[in-house]
Amino acid sequence: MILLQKCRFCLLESLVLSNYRRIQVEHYKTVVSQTIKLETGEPLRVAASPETEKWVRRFHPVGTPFQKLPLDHRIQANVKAHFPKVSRSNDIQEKIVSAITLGKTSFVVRSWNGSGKSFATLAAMLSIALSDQPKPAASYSATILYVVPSDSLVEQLYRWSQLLAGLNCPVYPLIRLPYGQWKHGKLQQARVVIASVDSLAEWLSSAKIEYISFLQGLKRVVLDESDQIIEGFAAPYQNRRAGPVMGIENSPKFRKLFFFWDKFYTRTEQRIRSDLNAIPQFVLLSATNTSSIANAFGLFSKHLLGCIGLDQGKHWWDWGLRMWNNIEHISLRLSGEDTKPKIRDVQFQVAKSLNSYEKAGSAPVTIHELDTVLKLYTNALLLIVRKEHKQVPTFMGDLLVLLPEQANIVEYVEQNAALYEQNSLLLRRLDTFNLKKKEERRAHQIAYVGKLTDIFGLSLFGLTHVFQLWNTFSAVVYQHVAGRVGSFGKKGKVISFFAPAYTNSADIEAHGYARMISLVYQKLAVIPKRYMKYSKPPKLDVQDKREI
Ligand SMILES: Nc1ncnc2c1ncn2[C@@H]1O[C@H](COP(=O)(O)OP(=O)(O)OP(=O)(O)O)[C@@H](O)[C@H]1O
Repeated sequence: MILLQKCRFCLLESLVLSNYRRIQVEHYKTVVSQTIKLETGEPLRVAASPETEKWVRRFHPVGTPFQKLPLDHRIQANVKAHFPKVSRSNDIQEKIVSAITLGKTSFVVRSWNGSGKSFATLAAMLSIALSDQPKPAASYSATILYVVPSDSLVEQLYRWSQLLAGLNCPVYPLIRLPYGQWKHGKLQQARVVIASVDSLAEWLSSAKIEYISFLQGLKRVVLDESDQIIEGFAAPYQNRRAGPVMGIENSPKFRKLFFFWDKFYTRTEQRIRSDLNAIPQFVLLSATNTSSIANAFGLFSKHLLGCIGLDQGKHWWDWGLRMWNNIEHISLRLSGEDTKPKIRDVQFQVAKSLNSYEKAGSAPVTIHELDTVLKLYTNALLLIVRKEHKQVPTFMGDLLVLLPEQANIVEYVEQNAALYEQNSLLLRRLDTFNLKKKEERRAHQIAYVGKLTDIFGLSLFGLTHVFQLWNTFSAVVYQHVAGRVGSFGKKGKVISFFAPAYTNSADIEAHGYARMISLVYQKLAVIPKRYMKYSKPPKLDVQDKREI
């Protein structure tokens, strides 16, 4: 019987590929789903449109080689030695490096996830730090501050810095140590401080005057994933799709961030009055920066503000995942018992815009029975990993397992580590796992587990699959999630699970979850090719065109 079913799958796949036999495929689908409760769907990839091909080309690495960019010779050599896959830059990277080297203008960068923004920015900043004069001993003042949303990203960028700058790396990663300690010896030697918003706020709020004076020596400040740091939308658009992720704005963390801004801007204002040359250059990076982020930042900044990257006007609808068409997107609807999930594809449908808009990161799905749902999702994930479902991974490296905001990661790991191990996967917490060690020890496949707030900007070496054990109807959030795989032509799959039986949402009842999911894909131009015969997108409402 199993053999027969396997034969059916092979036959099914070859049938799906041939359009002219579509009717037979439809018939076959029904038979298969009746027998083993599975259904096949068309894999969703980014569909091509001639109008935006020219934009896509700007992100291919065919520009000036890194060794010929205006970078310190140590950086040039180390890119070659330690990043063998990074040889030529792309258009965006070239522009970032020049703008940072010139240092005259603050600028906002908006280009697709995985297009090398952080890499180019870090290389340029380190280059400046390496060629700076030696700094006075015992000073807390660094010249470059690189702020990111999470400690895991600090760790990744620190690891890159060590490789790029080599011995005497001038970077201090501002991560909290146990018992609230800070390693100040090293900080005093650092020219570049890489910090997560939380650590920075906590460090500053320990209120030692010398820490605050740290802000005064800054010449350059990078806000990576800037739309997660700056609140871009004022009323009445605050519920649109950019802005800090769910929950943060009500938490003490967010208020701490304002503590930083207060201190920083008060001092900047003072300096602006006394010395115009002392205004630091700000670099705002994000795949989802919008004009409103630039506007919000413009309220603070007295600097000229430039823009590098995608234009949000004409090409707004293709700004999402158009860059690489090598990521496959799969939505699976789950039902049944938690240990024996039934899995079905959510079929794509052209959806008209909804009237309600979700804030970035908010999931209109309230999960009542979180434990049951997580078991259901986890078992479905393992079914796929074990190749017992048709979404069989033909390639599989490491996995990223994204948990809902309400879940407890420590408990999840405790309860499920053994189960993952039975399936040859090491389950590791993203927020505490040492990425460096992981890169060196590649004996096992790793399933990183984290929440949305841990994953922005992360580039995990060897990651091929993202499993979303939660729901989002925000296109911006989905884009950042999917952007963890597929950079520079690598293959990737993003698998999202939905369990309608455990959800409670008026929106879902009114609009249907399949349509809501389709709308997210559609916003990012992730749709089956057959819907893209025309070079224009399906028509959406007027409001939608203003901001995604
Ligand atoms: N020119 C290049 N050629 C090939 N690979 C590159 C190039 N530049 C960067 N990379 C690699 O691409 C990956 C993604 O880079 P990076 O994290 O800088 O992208 P990003 O645009 O900042 O992404 P995100 O928006 O998700 O933060 C990294 O692993 C990096 O080493």
